Amino acid sequence: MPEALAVDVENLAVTIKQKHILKGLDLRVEQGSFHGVIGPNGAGKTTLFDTVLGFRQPTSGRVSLLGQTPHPRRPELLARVGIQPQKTAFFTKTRLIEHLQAVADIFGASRSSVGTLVEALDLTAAAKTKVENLSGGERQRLAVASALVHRPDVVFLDEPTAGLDPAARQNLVALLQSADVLGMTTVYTTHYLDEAERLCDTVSIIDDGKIQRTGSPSRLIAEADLGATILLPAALHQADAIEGLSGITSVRVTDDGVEVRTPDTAAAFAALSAAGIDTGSAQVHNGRLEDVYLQLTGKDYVA
Ligand SMILES: Nc1ncnc2c1ncn2[C@@H]1O[C@H](COP(=O)(O)OP(=O)(O)OP(=O)(O)O)[C@@H](O)[C@H]1O
Repeated sequence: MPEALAVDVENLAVTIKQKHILKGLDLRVEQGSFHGVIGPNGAGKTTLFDTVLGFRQPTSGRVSLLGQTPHPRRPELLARVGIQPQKTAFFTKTRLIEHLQAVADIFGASRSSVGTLVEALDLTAAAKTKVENLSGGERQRLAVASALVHRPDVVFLDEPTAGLDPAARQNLVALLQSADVLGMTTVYTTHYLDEAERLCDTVSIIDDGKIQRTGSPSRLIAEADLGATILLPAALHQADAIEGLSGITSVRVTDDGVEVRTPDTAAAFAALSAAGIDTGSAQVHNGRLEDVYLQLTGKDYVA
């Protein structure tokens, strides 16, 4: 029978040194999906990964990874799982390409994806560099490549794009989006919420030791009922007339035009037109995942 879920966590509690880090957490990750776990620093994301991967024993609750209990660690799960932890150790004295070949060999996997990954992650120029001489960004990308090289069924990436320059980040995001990787289940953490919004099928927001919300980015945004912001570049001289119109909750004059907030875009446009406000070149901005996160956690995210 095929396993329905790649990760199934129920009522998980983890207490370390009398500190309650996870407090009855539930997480379900569908096979083949791209699942983001986002939350403030210290929320417990790494502890959750460690427990799901079997590095840490749950204090209580149930954890299932690819249909199996991951703790104590199971050799049969190793080849099916890829891991990019926040701090990665590499084999010393090996060149980048040799390192990836060695990882493939350890898992008894074909070396066929080594070249593709090196190219996709823009590591060709560094392929013959010893791992101890790689730059921070190159090491980060090698860590991701090492997690993917044996083509696991599920891959865990802990802040894979942290600390990369914009071009390297873009390349990595493109790789993660590529069809090759999409066959895998990906569970990842990030502090870049715009990236999570673009990449993830499903996002779980973790805070205070629990998952506070799970859903597709668009569903989380819709459920949060954030409303929209409308920028009216042509109405700068009409700001006073906009104040108090029905369906408009706030009015702000900016260098680019008058910015109004509304819970109902259609009603706002109807009220603006009826009052003779110039809505030419209006731009509508709907809520973002970042706004949902702020609403739920009360904390600004740090990218
Ligand atoms: N071995 C440990 N001993 C004591 N406290 C720990 C231990 N491991 C984790 N913690 C604490 O548990 C909390 C959760 O840590 P964790 O690393 O899981 O958070 P995180 O969400 O991954 O954070 P970040 O976004 O900063 O990486 C933190 O307050 C951390 O200090």
